[in-house]
Amino acid sequence: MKQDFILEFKNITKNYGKINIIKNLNLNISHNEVIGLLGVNGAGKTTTIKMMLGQEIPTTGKIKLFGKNPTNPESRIHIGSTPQNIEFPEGLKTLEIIQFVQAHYPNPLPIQEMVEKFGLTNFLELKASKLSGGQKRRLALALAFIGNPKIVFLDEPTTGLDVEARKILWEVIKDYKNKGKTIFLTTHYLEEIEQIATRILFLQKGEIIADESVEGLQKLANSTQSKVSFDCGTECSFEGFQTIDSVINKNRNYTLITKNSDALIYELVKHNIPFSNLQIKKENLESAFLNLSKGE
Ligand SMILES: Nc1ncnc2c1ncn2[C@@H]1O[C@H](COP(=O)(O)OP(=O)(O)OP(=O)(O)O)[C@@H](O)[C@H]1O
Repeated sequence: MKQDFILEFKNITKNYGKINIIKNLNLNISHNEVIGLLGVNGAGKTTTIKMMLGQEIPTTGKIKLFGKNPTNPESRIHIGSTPQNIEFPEGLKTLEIIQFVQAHYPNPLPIQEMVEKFGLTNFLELKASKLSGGQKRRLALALAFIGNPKIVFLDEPTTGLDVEARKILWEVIKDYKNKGKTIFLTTHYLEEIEQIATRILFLQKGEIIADESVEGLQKLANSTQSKVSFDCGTECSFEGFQTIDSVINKNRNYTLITKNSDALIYELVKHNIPFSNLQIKKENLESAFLNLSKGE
């Protein structure tokens, strides 16, 4: 049976002038996913989201949002979003902006629910342009969810949020996922979304270099490398070792890169290699991804 995808990217590229920003991106997004798009500054995260939202047109390839072009109002009725940079119209009060956005959706959430959730109750009569930076971000988040859309896009949603607001946002995302909805968000920090994401995409120079489920991520975490460092009294040879990926030798201080530090220590002992000042450092998932992004 053909799967019913919310969003499909087929062979998408995006150039700005002569510069190629996104390279042949293929991606399918389903209902009931929390997807984190990670990547360093300039990797192409915002460009990708903008194409999903129909705000940027791909140079080549085809995007389908609910089976239609993302610029089609019939598909846009199912989406909510916050931009990375938020500016609200000068004259409108917070409540007026919420009412305005809410009115665009056929089956929105109650205003009071979102207002209370994001701590905006006391600011409804204030001009939105006068809100503090963090309050503006809270308002933008409330607006992304107020329409009760099928998918919410959040571009770096935690930027400028205090600890409490971050906690609220994660709760809102969890509740939303439990309703069968999809959230697509960008971030620089894996640790931030490890707990809530069901899928992680890692974008490097416009290419998806990892597309992993949580289980896949865990496997990746288990296969990440460790650095085993020690001093060796003499020049050491590691010929015949099964467990070493690479060796760094700095004046007889050796760093061995391995996926299995226990087995490596066993091999050191078995081969009578003298070692002192032993240090073992396991690479965490975040640095594994960062190494990927550096092409290491
Ligand atoms: N309108 C534009 N014209 C020309 N170049 C652009 C335009 N928009 C983005 N770029 C370039 O495309 C590249 C990707 O930008 P993008 O904003 O998608 O990255 P990002 O991964 O979201 O980065 P960040 O983490 O810094 O927000 C950058 O090199 C940027 O300078």
